[in-house]
Amino acid sequence: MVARVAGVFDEKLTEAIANSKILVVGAGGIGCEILKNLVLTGFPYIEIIDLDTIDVSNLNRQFLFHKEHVGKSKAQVAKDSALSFNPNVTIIAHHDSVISNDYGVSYFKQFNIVMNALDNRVARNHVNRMCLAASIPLIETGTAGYAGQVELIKKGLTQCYECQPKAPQKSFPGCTIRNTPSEPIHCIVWAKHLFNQLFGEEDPDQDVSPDTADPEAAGEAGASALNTEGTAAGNVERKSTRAWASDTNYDPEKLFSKLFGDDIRYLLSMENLWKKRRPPTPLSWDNLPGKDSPTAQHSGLPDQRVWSVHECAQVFADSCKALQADLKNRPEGDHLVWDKDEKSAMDFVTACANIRAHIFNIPLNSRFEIKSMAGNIIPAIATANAIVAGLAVMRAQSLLKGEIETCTSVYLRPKVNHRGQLFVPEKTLTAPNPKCYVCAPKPEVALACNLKQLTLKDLNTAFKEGLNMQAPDATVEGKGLVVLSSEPGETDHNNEKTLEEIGLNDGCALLVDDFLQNYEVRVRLQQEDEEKSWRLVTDTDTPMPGPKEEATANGSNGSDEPKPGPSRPKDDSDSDMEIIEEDDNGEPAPKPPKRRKVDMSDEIVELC
Ligand SMILES: Nc1ncnc2c1ncn2[C@@H]1O[C@H](COP(=O)(O)OP(=O)(O)OP(=O)(O)O)[C@@H](O)[C@H]1O
Ligand SMILES: [Zn+2]
Repeated sequence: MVARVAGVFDEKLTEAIANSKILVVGAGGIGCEILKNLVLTGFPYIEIIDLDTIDVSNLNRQFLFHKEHVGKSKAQVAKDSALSFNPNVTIIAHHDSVISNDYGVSYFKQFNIVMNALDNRVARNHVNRMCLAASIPLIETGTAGYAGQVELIKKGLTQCYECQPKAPQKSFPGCTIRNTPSEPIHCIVWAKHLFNQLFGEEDPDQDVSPDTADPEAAGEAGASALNTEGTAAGNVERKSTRAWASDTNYDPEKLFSKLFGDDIRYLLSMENLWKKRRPPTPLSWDNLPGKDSPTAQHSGLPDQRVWSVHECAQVFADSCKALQADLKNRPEGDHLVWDKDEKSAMDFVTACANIRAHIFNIPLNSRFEIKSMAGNIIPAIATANAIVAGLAVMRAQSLLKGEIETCTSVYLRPKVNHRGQLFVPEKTLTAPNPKCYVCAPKPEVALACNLKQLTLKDLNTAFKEGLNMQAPDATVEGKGLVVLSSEPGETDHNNEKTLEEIGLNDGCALLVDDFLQNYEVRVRLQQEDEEKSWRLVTDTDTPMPGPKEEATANGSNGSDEPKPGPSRPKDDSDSDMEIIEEDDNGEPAPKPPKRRKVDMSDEIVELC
């Protein structure tokens, strides 16, 4: 291996490598490349953590995996394949989430360097905090298509992963999705919401029925249509879509007639909407376009040609039945999670999105194109992963040599800049943000909420979703009174009480900590009568996203976040690297850097 070949590295580095212990988090596109580089360089001790199993779609770029490995643990197979290049390495594989109690601060402390090769914000935030708590250098990596980035995070010396507020994620107004779609993506989002309404986790913000509260339709919304009462929120009061579908035994024809016939006629009755738009055309099951052009006459791969509306209806019927059967086989109360790689789930969304697109005179797309839009896929480029992994391991070598000041962030550009650079390094390390609510010496943040309405349960959610804590505990500053405990049962009896009812007032400060992350933050409560839920406000006055603005990540299917455990929802924020933009001279922008979030999490719908 390279480190053992005399003269390749100087003595100091050779020795440092020989004594090093490295943790790699994630064995996906970048993780496989990093592991290969470490093993071939001669790093003697590596641990690798990944919660996922190998999917067919990984094989084109995650070269440590082959066809026969599909369904097996990524971490374990990555280890076995890497050992075949160099059996003299100790590799410990963990098929697990890094967000598990098993990997506490003392676990992190045993490593010289941690290398992140993750694909979602929650896991990145968590490793960021663990490395800050353990004071271990973290090399953070990411790619998005042809672009990429490697950055060093070291407590007190550089910015941490959470030093800059993250941009809110892509969103579409709810009324566009429900009433007036004009682009294929609007129909795809609607179809994914329909999937959740029928088979997944029901979310009131993902209603697929006509929205009578649409300001554009104001005054006479649906007045001349079905004589149905509207709720205060403007939604048509009916039985839940799931309950209704279940009553019909998921009869595809009945579902079709309601979704693509009755609901469209209802929309047509909201006349204001169509004064300046082409009105939609309701469909009838017995008379669908494309019925007379047999499938056999079409050529090309089924995924890459656009299905006729008639074919879409057939696929709709078949996938509905398959998904209903899948749901039936699960325990009472369980639900399906939309996954672009699950055949029936993807077929269902393709068919529904295209049928709706036809109704609204929007171009139809192939299953392949819809998959890429529905999964928020920016194609992963194997070369970009390999370059970023190479840069990351070079940074690891510099760290081991003690040349930390040379470990500046490096950006891989999709094309060369006017200086002919493809790799643009920062000139210096980026200093921490003194107001960062994670890595500042005394982290602080304000929580804007209506204390008269926010319950203790909501507060717990705010700490988990807003502050990315796993198991928050909160006490009143100065009084030591326990408001929220992560020990089951200790404060649960107060869950439904409002913050006011448990004696918390405007300006009151809570000390909130997460034992696993070894992280404590002072949270000042800020009364806002208008606030419907909660919103974090940092000291820099940059509003932090509240629950409606930011994806409850990787979560992407409503919940993009990977959950601890050996499997995770697939449709999550597939990658969420950040790219620091250059200034006009092709230099990295002056500090603090402007950050553009490249986020592929699931869309969030804003209600209009
Ligand atoms: N909490 C976590 N703990 C451990 N590993 C994680 C965690 N969250 C994500 N990962 C892993 O990080 C890796 C990221 O790799 P990559 O970005 O190539 O994603 P992928 O899932 O392999 O590919 P794709 O999303 O394109 O299908 C994945 O293997 C994923 O399982
Ligand atoms: Zn920070």
